[in-house]
Amino acid sequence: MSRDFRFGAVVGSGMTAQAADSAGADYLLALNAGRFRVQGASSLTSYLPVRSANDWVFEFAEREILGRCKAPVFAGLSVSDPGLDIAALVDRTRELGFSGVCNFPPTSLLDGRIATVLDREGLGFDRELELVRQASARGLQALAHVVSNAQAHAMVQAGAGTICVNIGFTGGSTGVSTRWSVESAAAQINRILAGIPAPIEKLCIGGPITSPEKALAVTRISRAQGYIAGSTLDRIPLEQTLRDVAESFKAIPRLAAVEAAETTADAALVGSSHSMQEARRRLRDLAHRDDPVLIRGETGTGKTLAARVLHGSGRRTRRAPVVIDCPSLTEQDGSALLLGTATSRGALELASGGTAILEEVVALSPGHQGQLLRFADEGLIQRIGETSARQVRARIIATSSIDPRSSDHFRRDLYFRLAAEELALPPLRERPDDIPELALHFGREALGDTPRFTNAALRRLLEYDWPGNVRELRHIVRRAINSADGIVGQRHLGPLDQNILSDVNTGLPQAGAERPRTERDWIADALLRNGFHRGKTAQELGMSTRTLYNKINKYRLEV
Ligand SMILES: Nc1ncnc2c1ncn2[C@@H]1O[C@H](COP(=O)(O)OP(=O)(O)OP(=O)(O)O)[C@@H](O)[C@H]1O
Repeated sequence: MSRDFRFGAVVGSGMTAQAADSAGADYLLALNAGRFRVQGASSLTSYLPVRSANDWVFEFAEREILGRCKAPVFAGLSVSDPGLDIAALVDRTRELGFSGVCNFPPTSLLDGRIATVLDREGLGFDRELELVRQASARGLQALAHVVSNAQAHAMVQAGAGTICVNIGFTGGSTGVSTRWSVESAAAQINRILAGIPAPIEKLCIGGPITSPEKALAVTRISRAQGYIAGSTLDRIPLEQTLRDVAESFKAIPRLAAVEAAETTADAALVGSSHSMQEARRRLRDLAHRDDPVLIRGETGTGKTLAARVLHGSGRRTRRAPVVIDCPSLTEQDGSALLLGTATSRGALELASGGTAILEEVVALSPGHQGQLLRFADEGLIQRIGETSARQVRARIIATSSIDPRSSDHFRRDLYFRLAAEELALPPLRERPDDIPELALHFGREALGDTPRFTNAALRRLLEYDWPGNVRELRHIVRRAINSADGIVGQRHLGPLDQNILSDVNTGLPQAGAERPRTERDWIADALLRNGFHRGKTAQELGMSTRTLYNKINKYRLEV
């Protein structure tokens, strides 16, 4: 059934026509209602005598549509004007290059009494029949809007090759509400199309059919073989997009809370060791795929940087990736942050069309794991407070400093979903070749110029085993550059002793210990003690990760 589905698009501008045409629409209907809609007015306006309907259709179709689209274009013609020469109108339609005509706006959709009076005066449906008769006599195709079985048969007799059951106007914020359910619309379509012979194409338009799923449902249970999209093609999706974009602007504070990605090339990953060359090669391979990727490695090995590189060299680069710090998602507001609420988008939805980077994914609570699994499996998210789910397409890149399989509370099914591809970044102590190169890189970053290290300083860096990995190296080098006068010696490196990281892990500076002089020192020391792990540091300092991020930015600690 769906293979034979016929799709027509009501178009009121060159932009809509070309979009529908390039999507493969079987026919385009140039209607004044479509033109009104792209100007923000509802389809109903097409009935108002605000301008000459036919001249207007000819004018915009000639300027923007005819000769530019592959699909046949039908002119929506109004024939209620008693002085109108229908034969001349049809001739003009053919000369302009339309493939066919349709009776639009059909008088039958007017309020019952008005339609009755127009019919009695001979200005209603009879003239629409005449339009179809004249068009088929002159070799033009005719698509007839009908609202009853009698009208459908009369139109077929007049020469219409396509019958389109019009179920009325479509709802939405500027439309009219409809009394039909999809099932009752299908029953009505069946009544109207009863006895219409096979060669005639049978379509439907309007009413409650507002999505491809509903169109498919209606065609499955009715005689209609296809659907013509009007408001469902332009007004309703446009309203939704505008709402989404506006909500995205409203979500800027949330976006600001996650770091913006600036990295677009794998050159950002410094290091010539075999393992770094291999990591860059894997990232290039993975960049143009959509599968989820799990990046593993100890804290500070560059997992988030690698995730950004992956995003930056892939095909979803137009949007900055949305980085979600999983350890900071609390049970209370984590779901709202991930999925959004009735009035605002969550992080996963904000990543739509781009990438969601889930840092330290193993920290997700079981509830949040379930939500992520649904997203990873079906691309569905259900905002908190809403009853239906939304489809969102975003690539998932997760990072983890431990093997998720070693965690009792991390779901195996989620692990297998996220680890469709896995990339392991080795700790810095296993790739000492990278240390001098990274030290120069971070020195250059801090100084704006190539720094110099004494041999003794370099040897010291090479001998240390870097529990905080590249992040720790970066911090030490930046600190050394700040205190050195041009040449970085051993003494500028400070105490590179792993004990500093493990021994002093009991909280705020201990009795007798020298108190850090400023808040900046206090935070820098805590970061150092915690191997630069932001979650643990925030916990030790008794502040939220958000506050810690802000302070890191404020003091340019730039971990
Ligand atoms: N190969 C590299 N080249 C240049 N900079 C690097 C490299 N690896 C890491 N960095 C830098 O080190 C810091 C830490 O990296 P990143 O945040 O990506 O580590 P991580 O593994 O995600 O850490 P965590 O698990 O603690 O979140 C960042 O400033 C990052 O830019």
